[in-house]
Amino acid sequence: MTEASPEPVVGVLALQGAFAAHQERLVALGVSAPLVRTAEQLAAVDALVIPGGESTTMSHLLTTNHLFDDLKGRIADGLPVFGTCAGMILCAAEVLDGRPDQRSFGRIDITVRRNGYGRQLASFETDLDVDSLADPFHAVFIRAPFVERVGPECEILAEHEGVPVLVRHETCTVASFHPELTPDGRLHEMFIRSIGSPLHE
Ligand SMILES: NC(=O)CC[C@H](N)C(=O)O
Repeated sequence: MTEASPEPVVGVLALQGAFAAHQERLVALGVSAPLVRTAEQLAAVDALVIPGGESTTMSHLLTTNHLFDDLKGRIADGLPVFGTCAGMILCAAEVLDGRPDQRSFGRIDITVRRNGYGRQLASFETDLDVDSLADPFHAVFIRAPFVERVGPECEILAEHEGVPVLVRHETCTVASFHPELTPDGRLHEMFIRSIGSPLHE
C-alpha cells in the first residue's frame, strides 16, 4: 500500500476453486482484485484471499506451480490473508483427516477437521451472528472444515451451534463457510478493514 493508492491490492489465489466469486465481491467494494497464479502476480498484491475448493488439490497445485514456498514466506512476513473453507484449511496450524501429502501454511493457531460436519451435513445454510455486524450473515457451508480447537490468541467472530466458524488472528481471517457465494460483501469489507485500509472513507 502506497500513499498514492490507499486501497490495497487484494489478490485472489486462482489455482482452483471458487475464486471468481471472491473477485466479484472485492471488485464490488471498489478494490483492485487480481487473480494470482504465479510468483510474479503474488509479488504484486498487498493481501490475498485463499478461496474454497479442495484443499488437497490446492496444496498440490501450489507445489507444482512453485508457489507454495513463496506464499508461505509472504504469509510469514505478514501478508494479510482471508482463507475460506479450503482456504481456512490451508491457513490452519493443524489439519485432521488431511491427506498425508497435504500441506498448509500454519498461519493461524487452529485445528480443523476436513469435512468434519459429516455426510448428512455435507452442505447446509444458516444465518450467523457475526461480531460487529448489525444483522446476521447468511452462510453457505459445503463440505466444511470443523474447527476443533482455537488458540488463545485468536478472536472468534462467529459460531454455529457452539463451534467457531469465523476466526481471526491479527490480519489473518478464516471462515469455514463460503462468504463469496452470497451477494453480501460485509465479510470481505471486514477483512479489508482489518488490514488497515480505510475503504470508502
Ligand atoms: N467447500 C470447500 O472448500 C470444501 C473444502 C474441502 N472439503 C477440503 O477439504 O478442501
